Amino acid sequence: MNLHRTPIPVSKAVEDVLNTKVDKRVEKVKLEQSFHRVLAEDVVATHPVPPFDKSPYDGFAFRSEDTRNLTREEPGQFRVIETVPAGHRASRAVNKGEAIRIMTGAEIPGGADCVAMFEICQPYQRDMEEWVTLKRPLSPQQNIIPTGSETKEQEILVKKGEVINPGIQALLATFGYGEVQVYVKPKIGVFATGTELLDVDEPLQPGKIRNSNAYMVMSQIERAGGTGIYFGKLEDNFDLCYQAVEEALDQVDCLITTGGVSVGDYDLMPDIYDKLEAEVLFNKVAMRPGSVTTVARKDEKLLFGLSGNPSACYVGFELFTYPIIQSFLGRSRPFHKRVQATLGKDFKKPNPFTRFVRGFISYHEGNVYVHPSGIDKSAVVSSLAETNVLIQLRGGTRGYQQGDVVEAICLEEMDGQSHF
Ligand SMILES: Nc1nc2c(c(=O)[nH]1)N[C@H]1C(S)=C(S)[C@@H](COP(=O)(O)OP(=O)(O)OC[C@H]3O[C@@H](n4cnc5c(N)ncnc54)[C@H](O)[C@@H]3O)O[C@H]1N2
Ligand code: MOO
Repeated sequence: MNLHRTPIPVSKAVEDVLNTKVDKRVEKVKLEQSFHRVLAEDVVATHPVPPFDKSPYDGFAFRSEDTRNLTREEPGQFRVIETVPAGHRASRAVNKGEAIRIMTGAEIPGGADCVAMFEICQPYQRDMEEWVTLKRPLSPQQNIIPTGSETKEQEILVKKGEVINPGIQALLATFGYGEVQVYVKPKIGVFATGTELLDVDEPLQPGKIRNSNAYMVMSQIERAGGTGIYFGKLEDNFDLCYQAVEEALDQVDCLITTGGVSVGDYDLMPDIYDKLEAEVLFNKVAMRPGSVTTVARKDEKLLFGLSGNPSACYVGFELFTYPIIQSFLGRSRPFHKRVQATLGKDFKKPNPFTRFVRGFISYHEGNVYVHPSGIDKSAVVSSLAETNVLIQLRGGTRGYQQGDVVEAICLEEMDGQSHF
């Protein structure tokens, strides 16, 4: 075992990972199953919106020229010839002295060029016929939403590469995309390694701990938009591990292992990469936690050797695995959003290397704050529960103080604890 490893900067490590060719595949899914998937086609307006001149109000449609001189003192009396609910078309055009009762969303009848809301009209019955009084003039096009005023036909409304949100779903539905082309979620295999690991339903035993990384990483994969395939936990046995990793690699786009990447006697991953003849991109990153994070590549498939320590494993995933999942998903910018924020409490530790402190975000009086959560140790799992940002502290700095401006990586979009 070569104990000497050369650390590389985080930015170089990310670059190395992203230099891998990714096989972006597309598939069609039903619109109702497309939420949170990534568009692999532009959303194009297949017709103008609205597709017809329509009424924004419940009211009466008139010819504006008939209303030109109306006043409170000299109102106009109009014969109501028909009622048009939304979804229906008037059977007749409005002629001089006539009006049509119209509902919100209904097509403007021929002849009419303006609408007055019910609130300013006085309908009445005369000789078994419906009439309406109007006491003010209306201008041409008043209260009409013209055809194509929102969107022109053939307009590109959303570019491929965007994550489908509720608004995009509404657009897709508007334009008749019953099925939508999205990028296939990459399959990310997961192994947890370590003889000390127990399954979640096993009672605690001396020297053993329950396997928490597998659940954590599977959720991180899902949150990132990938499909996690859990292959189980592996004991620290070289032949067993090698065989399992080699077989799993065939079934996935990338493979994550947790644990066994450091320099301990039972840290088997370096020898497994060796035997696989995988190219090790890096095995030491100038950062805390997760300095042992190792990434190797075998036939354009990436093997992420994440640390066994839960916090280090978590950070390693978000920095290195997350962006490659985004690349598979056709995202143009494969990184998490970053915000500038004010540190909500002191962080006293010195930072010889870039540090990613698990924390959470809050907002108060227009300011964004980030707060380190729980114990800042790579072996800790408890600080992860409330984590939704990674606070990035520069290497070569001493402690940071409450009030310092820092950069934070947002792990959950728009999530936060409101302190109003
Ligand atoms: N001599 C040195 N020792 C260590 C170094 C070093 O540079 N020289 N680096 C330390 C750092 S930093 C880290 S981080 C750890 C990384 O170790 P490994 O990634 O090889 O992980 P393991 O040794 O297998 O496990 C570490 C720790 O995590 C627990 N673990 C493992 N898997 C799970 C799981 N699925 N769920 C929950 N917890 C897990 C494991 O029991 C260990 O306690 O190495 C340092 N040592
Ligand atoms: O890789 Mo370790 O997480 O720096 O403690």
